Amino acid sequence: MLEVLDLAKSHVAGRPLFAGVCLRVTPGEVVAIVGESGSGKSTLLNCVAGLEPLDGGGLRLDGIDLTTLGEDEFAHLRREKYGFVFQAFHVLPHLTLAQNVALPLWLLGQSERAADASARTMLAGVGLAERAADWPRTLSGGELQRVAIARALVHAPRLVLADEPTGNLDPELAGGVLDLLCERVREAGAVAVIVTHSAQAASRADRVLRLTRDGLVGAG
Ligand SMILES: Nc1ncnc2c1ncn2[C@@H]1O[C@H](COP(=O)(O)OP(=O)(O)OP(=O)(O)O)[C@@H](O)[C@H]1O
Repeated sequence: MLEVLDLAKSHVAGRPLFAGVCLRVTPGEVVAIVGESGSGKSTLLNCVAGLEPLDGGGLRLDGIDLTTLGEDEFAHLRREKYGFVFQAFHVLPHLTLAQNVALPLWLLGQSERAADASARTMLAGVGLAERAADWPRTLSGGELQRVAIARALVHAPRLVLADEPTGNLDPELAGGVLDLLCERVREAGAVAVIVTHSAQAASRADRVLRLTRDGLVGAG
């Protein structure tokens, strides 16, 4: 379970981007966050990921108080418990698809053989079993998004953070990719927070919240 309590953040001292952000996401739940461009949605995800300092507020994941963790402890927890579908963490061009998906497991110290087996199972789950040995440059945009999702989920994270996970995909492909992401999160009893501009993406979530300067409010 993810619990965010009264989170506040400003990039420039004295100019709060948002304050009073409260959010509780229970196991198996997918929450979408929408809001105007520049309202701070990506910043909020970065704060939850421990990639940006908070001005104030509480953060707990499965009962662990994240605000008390040192940088190294948070980095370790992030590797183990977080899955990211961020543009900045895109599929790496110099690794095969299986290697890309195995990467989070290598970082957690799994043997190459065990990681490869899990990566292939995940690739099969996203319909790319035959492509495991291929290079990313030979895949379509939709296929690459599916690889990114396989990689985000391969280590069974407790929390999946996705920032515009279907970015430039056409609506049909985007729908398939999102269904896959939501299905896997629900099956695993994990939680997901998806930031998106897309009404279609938001409609897949169990709840849609809008980020305002004063916190998260229900959005339709
Ligand atoms: N590291 C930073 N330093 C200073 N300002 C920043 C930094 N990162 C983001 N900002 C500013 O904070 C505001 C919120 O940015 P953020 O990317 O979180 O918004 P967003 O809601 O995700 O926007 P969009 O929907 O356009 O992607 C913007 O005005 C942005 O310019």
